[in-house]
Amino acid sequence: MKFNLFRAADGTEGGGSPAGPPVIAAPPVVHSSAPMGPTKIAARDVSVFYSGKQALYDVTLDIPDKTVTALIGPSGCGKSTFLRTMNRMNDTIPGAKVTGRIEMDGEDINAKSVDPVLLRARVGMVFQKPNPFPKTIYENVAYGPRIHGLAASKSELDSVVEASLKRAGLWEEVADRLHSPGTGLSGGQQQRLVIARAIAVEPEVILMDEPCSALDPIATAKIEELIDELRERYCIVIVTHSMAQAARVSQRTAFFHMGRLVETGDTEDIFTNPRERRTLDYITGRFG
Ligand SMILES: Nc1ncnc2c1ncn2[C@@H]1O[C@H](COP(=O)(O)OP(=O)(O)OP(=O)(O)O)[C@@H](O)[C@H]1O
Repeated sequence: MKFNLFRAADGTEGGGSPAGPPVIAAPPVVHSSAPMGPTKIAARDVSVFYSGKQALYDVTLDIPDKTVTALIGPSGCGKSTFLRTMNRMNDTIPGAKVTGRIEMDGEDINAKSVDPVLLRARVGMVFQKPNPFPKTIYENVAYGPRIHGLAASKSELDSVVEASLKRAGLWEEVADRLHSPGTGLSGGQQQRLVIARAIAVEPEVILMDEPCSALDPIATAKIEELIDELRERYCIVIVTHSMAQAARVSQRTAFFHMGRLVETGDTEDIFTNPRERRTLDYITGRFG
């Protein structure tokens, strides 16, 4: 099965299949040429149950460092459920049970010795809807480093706030209003503020659950560019409904269907030469 779902550089549509599946994705706007890192997170036979009902079945997946991994698949297939296993957010859902093993740098994240609060600083999360605290822009970013003791003085904290906002591509837009409410920013700016807040506690992994679904195309493009820059420093996992977005921002893609991981591989391979019929049907819009 050889298909070209990417658009050609001149804007014309790429190959397509003999049967003519729609060309669905723009070329990856990946500017960063940084190589993928070693495995950061290793999931082995991970299953999740909600009040005894199984939502995720035996997922085994390696997630490399310094890489954007996209989780795609139709609604309800378990993408968010799997994402939440990586920072133990399912622990916060009454009746949820996770089995199997998830290691980060070889360490079992579900071990009793692991403090979930510290884990969630190492594995930050960005949600669909921007959720800044009802505090100033400065306080949104300073809060985490302060409670985790990452700055010894006010000037150190100022530096962390500035560096985090710069890395999130927001500094220029907010430098003169750091003490205004974070909730007064536009949706796209709020999402970058939330990313700055995650970055401020020096995470190793950033999980993103449909981070652009509430944003307009311009704000989405900015977040996608930011994701591409961030991947040089972090392991990023993004849930997206947009296959074009997965093709643009990720280097690895995992396709889920009905709670199972169907196929994973380099994004270009998944979108041009999927091994599984179900993947092909999904990426060509036959279901989902
Ligand atoms: N908190 C919860 N309590 C009970 N069932 C849940 C909960 N969260 C998810 N589920 C169920 O688990 C299954 C997988 O849901 P999940 O949200 O992980 O899928 P998804 O692929 O992320 O979907 P979507 O793309 O619509 O966000 C679904 O059947 C869903 O109804």
